[in-house]
Amino acid sequence: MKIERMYKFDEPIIEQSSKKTTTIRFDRHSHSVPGSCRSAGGMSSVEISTEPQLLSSANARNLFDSVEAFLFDCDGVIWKGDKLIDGVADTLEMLRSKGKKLVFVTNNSAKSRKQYAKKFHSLGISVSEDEVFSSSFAAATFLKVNNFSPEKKVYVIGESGIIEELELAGFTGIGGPEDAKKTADLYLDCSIEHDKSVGAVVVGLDRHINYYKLQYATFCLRENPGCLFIATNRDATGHLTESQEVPGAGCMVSAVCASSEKEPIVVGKPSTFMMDFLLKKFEFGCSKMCMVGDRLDTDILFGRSTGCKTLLVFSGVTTQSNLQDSSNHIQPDYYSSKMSDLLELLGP
Ligand SMILES: O=C(O)COP(=O)(O)O
Ligand SMILES: [Mg+2]
Repeated sequence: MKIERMYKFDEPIIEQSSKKTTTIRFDRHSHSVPGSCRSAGGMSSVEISTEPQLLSSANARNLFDSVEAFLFDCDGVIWKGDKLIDGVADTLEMLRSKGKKLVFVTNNSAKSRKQYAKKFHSLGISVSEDEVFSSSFAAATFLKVNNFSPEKKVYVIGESGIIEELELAGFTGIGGPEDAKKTADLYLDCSIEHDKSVGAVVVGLDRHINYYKLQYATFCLRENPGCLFIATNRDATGHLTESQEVPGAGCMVSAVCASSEKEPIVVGKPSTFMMDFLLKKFEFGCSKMCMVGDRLDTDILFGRSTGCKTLLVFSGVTTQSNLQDSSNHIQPDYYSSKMSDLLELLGP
């Protein structure tokens, strides 16, 4: 496979920190060499100050006045599994009524944008497909903007969201849900045939991951020349139900890293790939955006490294003691217990 022009984007890497500052190094990817999934080109770095402030009436007002768009993470901010977090609907309504733009930037690849819009509607919130930036969409779009050949197939470890987005982008996704029940004959020689026309493997959250899928993806990555390895995200955990924090896509991605001995291109947060689409959508820059998230190493790092304002909420996977832990070097501008504190502090 020959890829002529590969898209460039920045993958932020926390490099060094002191008490008051953190340096984020940008690893500028230029994936121009087929088969070489990570090749760093130019690099730059920024220092950011690290003194988060508790959201208060005064700074919430400043934040509100200074931003035109709120970027919301979903899992742990909007909902936990299929349950809305308290106050979310009213807060979104207030922000919309005051003319703020809203977008939803989720690393959960299980659904497509269309499926997410349906989920919002089923929870009584009106959100359109084009307000959703899911990592399933990012994976398909990454292939599209990089002129991935529609003649090639994409092997998926993931759920229907990735397959649907690939189809919408004009690609053929194989694997995923259709391989949920497949097994190699573990008692014979364990061998399987794999399709030599697979030019990319996309790995995301897959609640039906199995040995067959790992075997298939590994063969594609090791044996198909130039096969791309794309990860939707590397979140350690998430909330698929309200009650428990469960393993995220990161563990599926790590399994494939181990067996293929390759590192993926990550298209979800904290990679800045999705920001390019937000910048095209709005006529203003990142300094007029606020990323609201519950995870430091995805949401807050994404927001900080793109120059957005950032608000960390404790309604998801991060606690206040995680934030204050001396081993944490990623600090938001603001923190609060949940996103509806915005409504409480600003008023209706
Ligand atoms: O499910 C995940 O891994 C994370 O999803 P989120 O980005 O909406 O928090
Ligand atoms: Mg989250």
